[in-house]
Amino acid sequence: MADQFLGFDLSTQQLKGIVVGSDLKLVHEAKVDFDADFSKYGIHKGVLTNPSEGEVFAPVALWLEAIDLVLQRLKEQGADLSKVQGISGAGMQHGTVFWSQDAEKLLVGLDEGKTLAEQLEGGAKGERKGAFSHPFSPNWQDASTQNQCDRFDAALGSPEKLADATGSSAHHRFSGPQILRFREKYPEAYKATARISLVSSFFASIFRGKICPVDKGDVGGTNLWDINNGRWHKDMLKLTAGDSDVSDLAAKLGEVHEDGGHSFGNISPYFVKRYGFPPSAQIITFTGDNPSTILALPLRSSDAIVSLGTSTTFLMSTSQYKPDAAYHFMNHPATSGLYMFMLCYKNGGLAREHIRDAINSLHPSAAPNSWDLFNSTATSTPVLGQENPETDPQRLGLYFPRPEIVPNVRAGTWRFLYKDHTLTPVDPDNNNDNKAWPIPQADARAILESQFLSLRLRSQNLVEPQGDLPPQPRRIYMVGGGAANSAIAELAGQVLGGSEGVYKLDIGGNACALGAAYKAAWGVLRASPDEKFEDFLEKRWNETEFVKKICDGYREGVFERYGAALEGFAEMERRVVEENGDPKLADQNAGGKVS
Ligand SMILES: Nc1ncnc2c1ncn2[C@@H]1O[C@H](COP(=O)(O)OP(=O)(O)O)[C@@H](O)[C@H]1O
Ligand SMILES: O=C(CO)[C@@H](O)[C@H](O)COP(=O)(O)O
Repeated sequence: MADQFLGFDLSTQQLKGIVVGSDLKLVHEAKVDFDADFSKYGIHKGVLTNPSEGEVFAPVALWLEAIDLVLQRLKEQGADLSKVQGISGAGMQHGTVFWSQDAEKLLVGLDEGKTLAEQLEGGAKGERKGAFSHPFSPNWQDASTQNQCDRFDAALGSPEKLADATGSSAHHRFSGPQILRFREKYPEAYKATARISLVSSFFASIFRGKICPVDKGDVGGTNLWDINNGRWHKDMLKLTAGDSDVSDLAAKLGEVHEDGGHSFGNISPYFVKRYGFPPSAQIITFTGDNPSTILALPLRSSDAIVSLGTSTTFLMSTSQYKPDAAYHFMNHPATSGLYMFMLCYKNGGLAREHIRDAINSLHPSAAPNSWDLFNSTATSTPVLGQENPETDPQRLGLYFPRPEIVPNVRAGTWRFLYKDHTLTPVDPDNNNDNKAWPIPQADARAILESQFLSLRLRSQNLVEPQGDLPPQPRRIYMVGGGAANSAIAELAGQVLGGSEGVYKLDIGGNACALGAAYKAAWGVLRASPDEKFEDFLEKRWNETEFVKKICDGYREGVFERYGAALEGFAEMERRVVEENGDPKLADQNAGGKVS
């Protein structure tokens, strides 16, 4: 195939690269697993932590090494990179990279005989100047910015007003509060910072050999973008700049590019000489991992994507802008006038793994990391743990091994029995309670129900009736690592519905990288700047080859039982937040708010 397109996904634990042809079919894919390939950085699940301050961050040098390694792996697999006409990528959202004054000079003069890390990373103890004023990028799991979030939420009068203006109320991980904290904690490094990139624009800059603008979809994850007027929000910039010069901050952030298919120009000569890319290969705007995921398929307005990565995210594309402090709206990464609706939970894959491991530990013969027992336990447990729905209480739990965002609450596990509008806490050390809620067996179904009930609670005012069926998504698309698990998909369908069913992509394992590769293809091949991404995709989309139905969604009776369970679920969240959350955030995050 002559023309090929390369898409990347730089996520929490991995860097994935995939090559597609102009027919959008997968040609090659390769990945770098940060823990397995780069244990020398002392990372765990892709990140470093400083629990005393709630900090979670990743070494930028690790990502540089990962870029060289993933390209090497693609070549080892036989990818002919000389066929690549366009490159785009997705970066995990909200992370920031702080470039030094030397960055542009170093980027433009890269020597193909050396690695990226050798040339861009600063030497230890500062004996060699590098391209970064700070060696780490704050990670989306960071929870160190409560003080800054309070100031962001107060700046326009209330969290709701901030959400109206920027698409989201203040969140720990959002780049605005993160940059404010960085400036206050490391004033010298802030002063020495020439430019600030998001992970996506950092990544584009490496490939372009020049610092590239931030993308209009990804910028919605900063709390700094005035989404209604399409410009940096001057009050939020002022707050972030504090006693430093606000125009200097604006210059550090640079411009935001409005066209998701825009080409920043040709690929850096480093990649041409070292990996054999054609000098004409175009670098198309890189975006965030979630915006990129919605580009992996022709998503209609009533479809939903459930992304089961390290985080759980729930995504919809919509023309309605209905901001709320409990969730996020961002610009659609490709189509003007559309928005991406998003819910994001910190406790996704890792929380499920904890239950999986606890169940496996009861069975010495269970293969480590196998999901078989977790799955069979979850699917053989009755709906809401009720053998008899008339007489038994509902089992409702929250499983947050890390502090959670939705709702904003400290780390912990809470289990309740709900009957007659009353929540009774389950005491794991009490024998009677253990009979009503066997731990960890009953947790397998309860954690999945809990995660999907939370999504249903918060998205219910965005979905519409489907024919004669009650309001629900038309299709649920499962993506991310957890999409490989059919028991999880089964539970997603039971709780969330889906009039046409639950689907997964059948081309390649990674929707996010695929979305990036499609965007690269669109950017290079579109007939004119007016050709919409959706039209481009529809023309090449092969429904029967590209997606696969995993199971039914809506099941009459079951869907309604989960609908009725939302009352107890919202009540449980309210109570847990009241007893364990940040009081200022309790109201805005309690589940009952969204009805
Ligand atoms: N068969 C499976 N069943 C359930 N979860 C799985 C399965 N395979 C992988 N996962 C989960 O997928 C997660 C990684 O997903 P991925 O989308 O690759 O992560 P990220 O993009 O956050 O780096 C892991 O945390 C793991 O729990
Ligand atoms: O914080 C968010 C979205 O707001 C996360 O979705 C990150 O974007 C990381 O995603 P994964 O590594 O789990 O794919």
